[in-house]
Amino acid sequence: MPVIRTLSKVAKQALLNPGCGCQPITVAVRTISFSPRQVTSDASFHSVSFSETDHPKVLITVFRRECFSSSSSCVFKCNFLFHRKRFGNKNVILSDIRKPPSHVFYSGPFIYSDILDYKNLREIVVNNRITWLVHYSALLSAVGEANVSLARDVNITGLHNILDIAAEHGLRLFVPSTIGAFGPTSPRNPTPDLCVQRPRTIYGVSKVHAELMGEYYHHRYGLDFRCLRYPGIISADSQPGGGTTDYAVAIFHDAVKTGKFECNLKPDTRLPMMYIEDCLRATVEMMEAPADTLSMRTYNINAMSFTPEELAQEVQKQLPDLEVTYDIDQVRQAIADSWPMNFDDSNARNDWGWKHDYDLPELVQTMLNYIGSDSRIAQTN
Ligand SMILES: NC(=O)C1=CN([C@@H]2O[C@H](COP(=O)(O)OP(=O)(O)OC[C@H]3O[C@@H](n4cnc5c(N)ncnc54)[C@H](O)[C@@H]3O)[C@@H](O)[C@H]2O)C=CC1
Ligand SMILES: CC(=O)[C@H](N)C(=O)O
Repeated sequence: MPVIRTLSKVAKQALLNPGCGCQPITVAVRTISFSPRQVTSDASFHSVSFSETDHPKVLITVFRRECFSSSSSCVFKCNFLFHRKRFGNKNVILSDIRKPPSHVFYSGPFIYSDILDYKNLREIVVNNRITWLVHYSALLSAVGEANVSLARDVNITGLHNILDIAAEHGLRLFVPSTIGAFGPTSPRNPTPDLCVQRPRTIYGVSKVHAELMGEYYHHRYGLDFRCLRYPGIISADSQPGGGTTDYAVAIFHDAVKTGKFECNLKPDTRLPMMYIEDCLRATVEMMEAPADTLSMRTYNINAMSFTPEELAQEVQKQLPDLEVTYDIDQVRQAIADSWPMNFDDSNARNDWGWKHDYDLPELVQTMLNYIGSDSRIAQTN
């Protein structure tokens, strides 16, 4: 039977503190029986030399379509640039099934990868000596309901590939979950980390599945699985990703471009939200947190909660002429009505020091600054 060897606690601490000045050492490993999937070759591993792992080598299956926009402000906010700044350009490899614009190529490596292709994923991990895998690829809530079979493939079968590869190669694995992993029978105001989770979307079901499978692999095989449940994420460059929280991004673009916004959720629909920079920082902080500070492997994180009406009022403080109308999308509304209104993230704050920077006024100001400057640049070009 193939054997996977996990690092001792001391070794993990050294990995977690790449800048700690540790001398290159060869680390003792303990062995755990491992057979989540039949592999065609011996998946045993040699002991790890930390001279090779001063920086994690990160594979990111791309987050937010904005990374693929040609927007000039993208460089300040993109996920991959955030990670590349932190870990070094060549240490962060991006992958997606879609062709990226040139600035993605210029800033560091990009690789085509379909997460449904297990062998190809494995080859990328082996050839590039990947140590951390950040797995974002997924179909979101509204688009998932429109194509359940594809959502099941990408979000569940794809996740199985990722889990097996991470376990076989001793990777630290991050998978985002979401407020959508809760459902109408969960407490909604606030929603704690541990409570009933019976979502009514394929997206939510797939995310509960990811949380449980990741935690199972952690306990069964020693996989270093880490997961944050994100609220709706707001960023200036995002294209609609097929989510229920998309309105909170679209309002800024429409407000700047046309002065009008038609909202597809009711004015009093309250949902937890977060600015992208807080989201990316939370992710890196959780990935870097010493393992013994993590009392759980899946945490809620939050920054703010607001309704469309409250968001519109805040935008109108900057753009008083903005006209907002409502034309409700029944599918999205039903989803939103089953999701948390407020998210209790006290465990993340207590365990590894999570703290958000952006509240609603700062979010609005920042979004309007970015989108306004982008549209001024577009007009002069
Ligand atoms: N955007 C948000 O508000 C939130 C996002 N999340 C999570 O963050 C992650 C990323 O979300 P977004 O970037 O907003 O979604 P997105 O829809 O903008 O991007 C998803 C990416 O997955 C890629 N993809 C689809 N099928 C693939 C396949 N077979 N192989 C490889 N790549 C494939 C797409 O090309 C796309 O670039 C998801 O796991 C989502 O659940 C969680 C909560 C909130
Ligand atoms: C909150 C999410 O997970 C996403 N933005 C969606 O609305 O589907």
